[in-house]
Amino acid sequence: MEPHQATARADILRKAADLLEDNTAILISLMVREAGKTLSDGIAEVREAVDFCRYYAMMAEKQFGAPTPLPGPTGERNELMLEGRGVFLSISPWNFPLAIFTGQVMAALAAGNTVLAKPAEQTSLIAAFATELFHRAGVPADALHLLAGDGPEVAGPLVEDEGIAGVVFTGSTEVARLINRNLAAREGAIVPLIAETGGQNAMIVDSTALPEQVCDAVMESAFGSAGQRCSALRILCVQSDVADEVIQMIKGALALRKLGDPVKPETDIGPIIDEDARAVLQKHIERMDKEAHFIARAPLDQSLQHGCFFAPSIYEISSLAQLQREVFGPVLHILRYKADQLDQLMHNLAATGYGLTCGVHSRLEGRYLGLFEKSIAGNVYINRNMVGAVVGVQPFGGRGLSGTGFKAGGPHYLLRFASERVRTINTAAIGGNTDLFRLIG
Ligand SMILES: NC(=O)c1ccc[n+]([C@@H]2O[C@H](COP(=O)([O-])OP(=O)(O)OC[C@H]3O[C@@H](n4cnc5c(N)ncnc54)[C@H](O)[C@@H]3O)[C@@H](O)[C@H]2O)c1
Ligand SMILES: N[C@@H](CCC=O)C(=O)O
Repeated sequence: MEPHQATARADILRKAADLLEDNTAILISLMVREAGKTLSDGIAEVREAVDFCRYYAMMAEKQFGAPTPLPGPTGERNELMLEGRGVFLSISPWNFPLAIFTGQVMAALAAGNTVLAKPAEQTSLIAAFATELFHRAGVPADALHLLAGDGPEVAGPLVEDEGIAGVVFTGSTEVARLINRNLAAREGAIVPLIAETGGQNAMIVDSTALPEQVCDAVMESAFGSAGQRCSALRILCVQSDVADEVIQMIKGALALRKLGDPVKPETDIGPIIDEDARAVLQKHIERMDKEAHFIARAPLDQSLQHGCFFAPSIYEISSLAQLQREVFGPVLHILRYKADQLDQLMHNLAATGYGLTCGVHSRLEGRYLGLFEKSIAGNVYINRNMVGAVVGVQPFGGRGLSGTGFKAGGPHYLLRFASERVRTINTAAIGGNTDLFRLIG
């Protein structure tokens, strides 16, 4: 790989970042209309997409720009180099229709691959406009193709195609497993699957935590983006000594949240993605109504009856076993624990197999560092909210059932899209090691 190629690719990524910024208003408007994003979520998402482009541009130059010299005997030159693998299939979800789509595509391109991009069917317009911007930025037409359409129909056959040299997927754990099985069943080369999947994310609150800080963090983590973030808080585990006080505060805060049209600046929580999602959430709360203790539900205004809205809800459960899978929406489950049950709780959380995000609220340094060790989550947030990872600052991704790694927006991500080569040259055959001349004088 010649250095100028990585630099040329990086320049295109930077140009794409500029074009995304120049088109911020259109992108936000598309996200509001097609994905139901609030304005503030839309702004944050354009920012993240831009960050991905600039970060991967920087990493491409650093990691792919020039061969790494390796040690060896004099008269021999050894170099390690990284290059693309071929055609990457990118399969992305609807909940971050711009940022995750852009992150996957740009990482694959930055590493020297070509890309077939299959966005979520719910958010194809955003992907189409982003792709148009990437082509305008200089990505060659034959290096990036957009394939809009249904997952099993459009991406399914491609996964099975031996021409695909790697798959980068973000979405549910179930679909990731299916893709993994189909890749394994193929003849030909064994190729990488980079999968970022779902979570069963908990926040642990002990009796030393600041209740106001907990309350803000819970509101942002459980109900921000209508709970439709893989990182969102699903299970709030509160030490029983402070549980009543914390629950009371959270109930009060939920009552003040404004559900509504995402185009309005005053809206805190917008709609959920579609009727299928609403049906799944409705079924879940019907079960919770029978099996758990109802705590609160945000008021759903009459004017929202015709949109795809779902009233954020809180239930108290008595056991983790009551939650068998990720519930992808604005439903918070609260679980009380006694101080001497904390180790068992952490063990039970780890036993779910999901390792995406975890929140910890405690003013005891020994406690929060200990909980970091016991958690299996890929991203642990202490005394703050647990959503909104920033590119290059909190590289993001899960472990176990929550993802393969390496983390998106982190320094190792591009390596998963690359293949490595070593070049060994017997320099003695062409007159010896000229580097030795540098030692003279
Ligand atoms: N870990 C992360 O970084 C992360 C980020 C965002 C979303 N998620 C997860 O994504 C899920 C929500 O997104 P979703 O509903 O779009 O997920 P999903 O798994 O239903 O769909 C994701 C993508 O896979 C495609 N797809 C569906 N079936 C397929 C098949 N058989 N073969 C190939 N492709 C197929 C879809 O068309 C879509 O593009 C949640 O579980 C959430 O936790 C994870
Ligand atoms: N990276 C996002 C979550 C992506 C998944 O939905 C966050 O950190 O909140």
